Amino acid sequence: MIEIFKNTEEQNIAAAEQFVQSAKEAIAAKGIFNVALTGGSSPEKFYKLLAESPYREQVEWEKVAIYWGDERWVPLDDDKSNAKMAERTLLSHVPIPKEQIYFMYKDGVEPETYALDYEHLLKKNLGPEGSFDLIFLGMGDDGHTASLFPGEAVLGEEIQWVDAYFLIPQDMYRITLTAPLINKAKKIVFVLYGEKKAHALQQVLEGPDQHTKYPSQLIKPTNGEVLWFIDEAAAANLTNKA
Ligand SMILES: O=C1O[C@H](COP(=O)(O)O)[C@@H](O)[C@H](O)[C@H]1O
Repeated sequence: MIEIFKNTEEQNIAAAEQFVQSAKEAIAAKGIFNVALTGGSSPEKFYKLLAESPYREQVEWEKVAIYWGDERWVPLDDDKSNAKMAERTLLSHVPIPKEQIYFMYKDGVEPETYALDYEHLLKKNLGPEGSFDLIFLGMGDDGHTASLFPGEAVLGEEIQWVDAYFLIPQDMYRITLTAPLINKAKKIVFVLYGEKKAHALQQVLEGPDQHTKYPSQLIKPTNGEVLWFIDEAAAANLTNKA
């Protein structure tokens, strides 16, 4: 489902409300809420909002487990770290137990090794089904999502849940949940805004299958639901805005 908001304020409220609703449902059903966060710039304001009233008080934070959809392989105090952004905007402001924050980075470990470790962790915590309650995703101007970048071999992954590889154009390692794992989630919410996303978004949602060029096309939940929370600028090129 695509929801087009008049402005990013309304979009951020919808994202915060979705977090609260999914948390309540998951905690009522099984006592824990497994959520994967996105990085990049798009979710910053939504994370800040979630850390404020009235949203903050509506979440039982001691029953929340935080993961990431992807990470730039840089130390956790590096400004490029997705985790650092989430810490600054959200995690340092809510009473979430530190041991329930599963960073997608570890000092002194090779990224490929840590991808295997993270996959084992997910199998232990989520069970063999690997179904997150909620995954937030962003989308880059080029149509990438998580660290599923155009033309990369990770796009063809069918078995592994987590992969790490060197992203030559950015001169850095990336670690990412793979599309088969993301697609097992109960709910996936894309949050993106701005005119720079308009071209890729139109191709992703209305173009022919070109998932090696626009990797966000790979996100098609098996049994779950995908929501697109976008603003009018990002939606500008869409033909079907219903
Ligand atoms: O590098 C990344 O970029 C995407 C998109 O970020 P944005 O700044 O355009 O919102 C993000 O979803 C991903 O988590 C991040 O690693």
